[in-house]
Amino acid sequence: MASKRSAKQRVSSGDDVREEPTKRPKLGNGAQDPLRKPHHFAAEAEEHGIVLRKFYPPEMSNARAQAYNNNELPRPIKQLEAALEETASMRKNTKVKEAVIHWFKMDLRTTDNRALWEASQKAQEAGVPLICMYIVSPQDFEAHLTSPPRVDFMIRTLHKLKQDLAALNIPLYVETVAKRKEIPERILEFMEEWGASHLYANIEYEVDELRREASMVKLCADRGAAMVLFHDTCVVPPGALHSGAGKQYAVYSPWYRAWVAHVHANQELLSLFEPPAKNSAAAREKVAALFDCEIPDVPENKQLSEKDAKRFRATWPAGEREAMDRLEKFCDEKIGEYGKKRNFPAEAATSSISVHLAAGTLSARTAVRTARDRNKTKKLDAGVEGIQGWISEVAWRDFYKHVLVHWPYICMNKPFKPEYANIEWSYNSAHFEAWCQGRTGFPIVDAAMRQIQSIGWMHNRCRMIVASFLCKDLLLDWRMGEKFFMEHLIDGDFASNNGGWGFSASVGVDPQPYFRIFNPLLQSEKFDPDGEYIRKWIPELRGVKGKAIHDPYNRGAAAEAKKAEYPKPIVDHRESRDRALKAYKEGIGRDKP
Ligand SMILES: Cc1cc2nc3c(=O)[nH]c(=O)nc-3n(C[C@H](O)[C@H](O)[C@H](O)COP(=O)(O)OP(=O)(O)OC[C@H]3O[C@@H](n4cnc5c(N)ncnc54)[C@H](O)[C@@H]3O)c2cc1C
Repeated sequence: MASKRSAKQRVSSGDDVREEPTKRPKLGNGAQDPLRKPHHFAAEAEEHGIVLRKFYPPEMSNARAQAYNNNELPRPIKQLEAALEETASMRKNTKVKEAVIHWFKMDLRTTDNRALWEASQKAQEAGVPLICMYIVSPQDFEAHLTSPPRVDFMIRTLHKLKQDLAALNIPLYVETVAKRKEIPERILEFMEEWGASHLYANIEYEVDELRREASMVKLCADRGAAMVLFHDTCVVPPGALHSGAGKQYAVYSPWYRAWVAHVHANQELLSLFEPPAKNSAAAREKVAALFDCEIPDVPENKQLSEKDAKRFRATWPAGEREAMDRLEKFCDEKIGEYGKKRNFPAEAATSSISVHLAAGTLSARTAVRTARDRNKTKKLDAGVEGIQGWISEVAWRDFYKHVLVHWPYICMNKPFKPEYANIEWSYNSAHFEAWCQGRTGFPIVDAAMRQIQSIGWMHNRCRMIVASFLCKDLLLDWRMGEKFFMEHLIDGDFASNNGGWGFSASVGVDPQPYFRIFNPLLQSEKFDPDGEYIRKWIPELRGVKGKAIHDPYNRGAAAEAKKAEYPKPIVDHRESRDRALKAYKEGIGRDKP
């Protein structure tokens, strides 16, 4: 095995991200291919930083989005499936050489990790070492808006993972690759250096990743190697569920019934995978140099200040053991009351395992299986109500990933319902800034925005309230809010975030109808009746007594609020509601391709 390379962590090509050519693709006029003509409002999306032109083309037309729906353009999952099919017999006949590799992505755990377990089996059968690797890609973090606390969480997790794997004689090699487009070639270089003919990984469902993997499957095959991929991130793999008419569900309730029935009929979907088997001492010797690899620091473009890092580390300890502890504790102490309390942000009645599901320190399968095993029945939709309810929430995560795979243009800045791209949004920067800073004068909105700024997480009810406020009360482009969330959430997950924004902005799959507009004051009174959550996150309002906390300027606490320099409401809800209804109605009716 050619493993003599220095195992010290290196940065490929020594290139700096800033050297990436900054030339942008031109806004084409679509003269040759009408489907390439950008959307009418593409310039706005570019100007307000919604479409990152450093990495992506201008916002596509609604007609192009429709072309995916009409099967005129191939979905990325189909491209991957075609690549796998094309190379199937070659991959099957590839002989194991000197090692098997598992490529960690958003599956940073040893337990119940399908591809890792399969890679381990392959290595054991052939009597060769299993090598694990992870690529740090600052450009992917930038293109995917990965938040600094999330990157920090992943790097902290890698340290733990390295130790856990080392105890099994398995090395974890981590390298920073400056240019994202060089990742496939760099991985092929590893394979050659380590004498590995097999590369195992779990599938990620975002468009960039599916397309990259489709080309990597072929690239590996061209070099006589096999890339072996598994569905792992969802309990039920995307594409497995169809309505009676054979179509992908676009409504949650029937989809959920089908999801439950599918799991009941395929109980193995809840069988958990063991951690990988130990490499033999001899195998460890063969790859000894790789154990010296150092885990890189958080890349420059995603670093936290020392103060922030300390806070995030205290709030969100990393690693799979922590994930399991959190899950077990929730199931022991809170799951029974989940249905009654989950909507009240002051209660801390939810599991807060989203950070672990996003990083893959916990699998959705383990989450559902653990909750199910606390129930009196093996049925997911029977028994203790709290357990049923919680499992159905975890299922929402699967639902949104299924949606992403079938409607890939939602990953390209288009709404699920293309005609909603014709709404004329406001781009009022003072309003957006007030929303981001938690200074809108609506206490429940401001408390929630301060929560996300402080701990990188926000209660689900509050996510809905602030999202509705942004796109309906302020009529700001929902994609600015979606982006802000990704840039700040420690549990940022494209599919769930896009799904949540699509729901609240009424532009997504199974959404809140556009004419149902949350009244922030009523939401505040209903879900934070004592103002406990507001007082926790808005210290300057702590002295405001009673119901005035929900609206201090209009409920007799104006002097106090003013003295505390808490802002007055930046909009009148009734007026902005009317404005939103008009803008939505006009936008949907507008005929723009
Ligand atoms: C505007 C908006 C943006 C959102 N962005 C994200 C995001 O980036 N990442 C993310 O994981 N979730 C997101 N959600 C969904 C939800 O708010 C969080 O998953 C949940 O608050 C996480 O807290 P928890 O782990 O305590 O949830 P629990 O209530 O304990 O639920 C358990 C798990 O079920 C899943 N889940 C629960 N509710 C939802 C939901 N509505 N949609 C999808 N999955 C759900 C999550 O994986 C969650 O961890 C968003 C929701 C909205 C309305």
